[in-house]
Amino acid sequence: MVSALQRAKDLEHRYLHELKRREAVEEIFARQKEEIQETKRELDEIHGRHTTNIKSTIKVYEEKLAESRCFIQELQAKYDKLLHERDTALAESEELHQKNKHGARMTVTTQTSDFSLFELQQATQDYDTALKIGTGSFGSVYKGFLRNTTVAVKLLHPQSLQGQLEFHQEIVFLSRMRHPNLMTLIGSCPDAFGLVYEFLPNGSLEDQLSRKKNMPPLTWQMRTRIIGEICSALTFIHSHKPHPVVHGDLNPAKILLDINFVSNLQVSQLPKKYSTRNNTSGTSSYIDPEYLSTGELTPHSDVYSFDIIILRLLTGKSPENITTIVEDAMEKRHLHLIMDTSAGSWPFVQANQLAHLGLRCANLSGRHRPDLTGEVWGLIEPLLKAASHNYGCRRTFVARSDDTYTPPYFICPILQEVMTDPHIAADGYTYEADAIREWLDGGNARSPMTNLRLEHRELTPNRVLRSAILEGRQQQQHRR
Ligand SMILES: Nc1ncnc2c1ncn2[C@@H]1O[C@H](COP(=O)(O)OP(=O)(O)OP(=O)(O)O)[C@@H](O)[C@H]1O
Repeated sequence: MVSALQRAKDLEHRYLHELKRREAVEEIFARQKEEIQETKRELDEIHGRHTTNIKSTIKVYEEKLAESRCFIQELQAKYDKLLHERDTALAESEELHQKNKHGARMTVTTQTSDFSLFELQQATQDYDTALKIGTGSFGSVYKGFLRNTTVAVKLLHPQSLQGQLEFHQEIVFLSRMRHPNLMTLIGSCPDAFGLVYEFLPNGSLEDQLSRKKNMPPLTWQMRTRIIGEICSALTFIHSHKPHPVVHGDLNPAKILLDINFVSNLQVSQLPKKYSTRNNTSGTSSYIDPEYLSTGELTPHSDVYSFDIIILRLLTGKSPENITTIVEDAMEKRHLHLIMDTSAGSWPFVQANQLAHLGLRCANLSGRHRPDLTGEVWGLIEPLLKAASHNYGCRRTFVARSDDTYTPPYFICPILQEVMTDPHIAADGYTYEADAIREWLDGGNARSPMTNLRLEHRELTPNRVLRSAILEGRQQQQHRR
């Protein structure tokens, strides 16, 4: 019984103990539940906050995206417009190109003749070597007889050209170069890359100066005229519109002489083939040193080459160091010692002026070389007149036979004729009144004798000389 009671007590005790434990566990559980709910609330709150943030960020980005879409659409529209404009421009350019090509062909056909391959073969007797005049860098030149005209046929090496287009461009260029002192293109033969020129029977100025085939020397009057002609041709090409044409390879081999020894400058727009080394003809001496250092070809470069030609015509010397030789002679007043006497007796005034002109054109800086149209032509024009007065006559400072002796001071330095109305100018020299007036009216401010600036334009009659000339004339008439 006791033990049963005891067991019941134990059980009750255990029950109470278990109950307490359960209550404790339930309390813990309730606390944890509360904590969980608290955490859940906090999480819900955080979640709610984040969601709002994310939503507003998304909204911002959506707005930005919408803006970008608009921008992209605008860009696309602009791009489409540009594409359209480009296509239209390309189509127009192609159309223009076609028109130009057609135009160029028209120019060629309207300004020069087209010759067939057969005609060229016939004209040159099938390119007979006996008719070959010479060979240059771009091809060979033959003498020919075409449509009852003596012509020079230049056959260009196809490999020296970039095809038909370059050949056509050269013809268009040459057909525009019309001037009495430029070599005339008569026509062309595209099938043979042939250019047909007027035939120039007196060879080149180089042939003349080097006295090839024992040709008689050119007189000083002819040389003065050639200088004038080259100046005129250069002025013409330099004033070509829309862009000036620069010869770029001016030398006496490029100046051909017709039956009357009138000069014809050969021009081309094909690339120049200079050789400054191993150049036996000395053409490198004509190349502008400024061009050699800068690589820039300008009309001033032609003025430099023109200068070397002037000095060469004056002295007949080789082009190498010619400026130094002339400069030196001018300084020592020995110009007469280096003049080419085979040209006849150069009148001192002309020679002196040409030498001065040549040296100024040879200035190493292109900018300081004189201008062809104004200054150079202003000097050359009166020289031409003086040379034409003397053309064919042999009147010089030198005395002739005794009975026709004329004192040199009776002769006008400009006209090279005995004066009738001698006048003294500001330089102290006496000239024929009309000649020195014409000189001054032509815009010349320098002395024809000294090339120094004239202090004034006043002329004083030289009465003593005038009566001496009259007396001399009367004495000559008595003697006859
Ligand atoms: N129209 C012409 N009449 C007479 N001879 C000519 C004519 N054209 C050129 N010649 C001569 O034919 C030869 C060859 O001339 P071409 O023009 O082919 O070359 P180049 O001027 O001598 O040299 P490059 O072209 O190499 O500078 C030269 O002796 C030249 O004087």
